[in-house]
Amino acid sequence: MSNHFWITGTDTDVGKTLVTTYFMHYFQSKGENVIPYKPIQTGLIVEGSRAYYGDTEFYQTFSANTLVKEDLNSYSFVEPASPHYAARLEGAKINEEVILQHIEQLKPKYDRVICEGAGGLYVPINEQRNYHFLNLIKQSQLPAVVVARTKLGTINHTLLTLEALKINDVPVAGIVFNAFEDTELERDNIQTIQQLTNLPTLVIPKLTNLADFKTIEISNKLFFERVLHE
Ligand SMILES: Nc1ncnc2c1ncn2[C@@H]1O[C@H](COP(=O)(O)OP(=O)(O)OP(=O)(O)O)[C@@H](O)[C@H]1O
Ligand SMILES: C[C@H](N)[C@H](N)CCCCCC(=O)O
Ligand SMILES: [Mg+2]
Repeated sequence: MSNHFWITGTDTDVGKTLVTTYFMHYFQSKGENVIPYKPIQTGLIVEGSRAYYGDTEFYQTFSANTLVKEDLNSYSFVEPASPHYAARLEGAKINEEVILQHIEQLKPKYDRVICEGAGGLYVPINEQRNYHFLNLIKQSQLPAVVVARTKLGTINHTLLTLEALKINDVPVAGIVFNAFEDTELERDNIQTIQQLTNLPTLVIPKLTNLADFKTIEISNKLFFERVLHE
């Protein structure tokens, strides 16, 4: 059982940042001192005179308290691309030990450290492309929550992601199905994955207003009874 955990996903853009922020808000509302931690972020957004990174900006926007900037992230690169590529463009090298040590420094400081991956599990981190987010998650010895789409293609992507975590002995707290639009196909996709994995699941609807994530109940308490302390 662990207080701290990873939010990984079946792909980039599946909603890991939204779900990280969702859990941050949930635990903050229970009085916990929470840090969302995005070890590697890529894709600098420039709007007029303002430049920022989407993920950590999103955390900050919805946090109940001001988050300590240095605790949010270890590496940031301008190019919206795989970390191994974005780092190479800047002549930088990502050292996984820096990230693993950062996590160890955060754990005693916060009740809850929620680490967000970049893209999916097999996104390469180092220049040789032979060290992936999956290796980092495994070495951190923290469990994972998997964020998945609900639309066509998600059965395969979700089962592959779960298989990779299982082979690497990473405990999975559950699956968050994100951006659900309540179609028959989506309901069957969710049911199929539930039947084949027997994991706790949460469903977040497609939101017109992103801030509405605050209204979504954690309906499935099992989410916190197997792997995560509540
Ligand atoms: N439930 C939802 N309803 C509506 N829009 C959503 C929902 N979840 C995520 N989005 C939007 O979809 C886009 C991708 O979501 P998000 O940034 O959370 O993905 P991600 O998995 O964190 O991507 P990355 O791999 O870049 O970290 C964002 O614009 C986000 O606002
Ligand atoms: C730029 C994007 N938003 C993420 N930060 C990085 C996604 C890397 C995906 C790599 C891949 O699977 O091809
Ligand atoms: Mg993200």
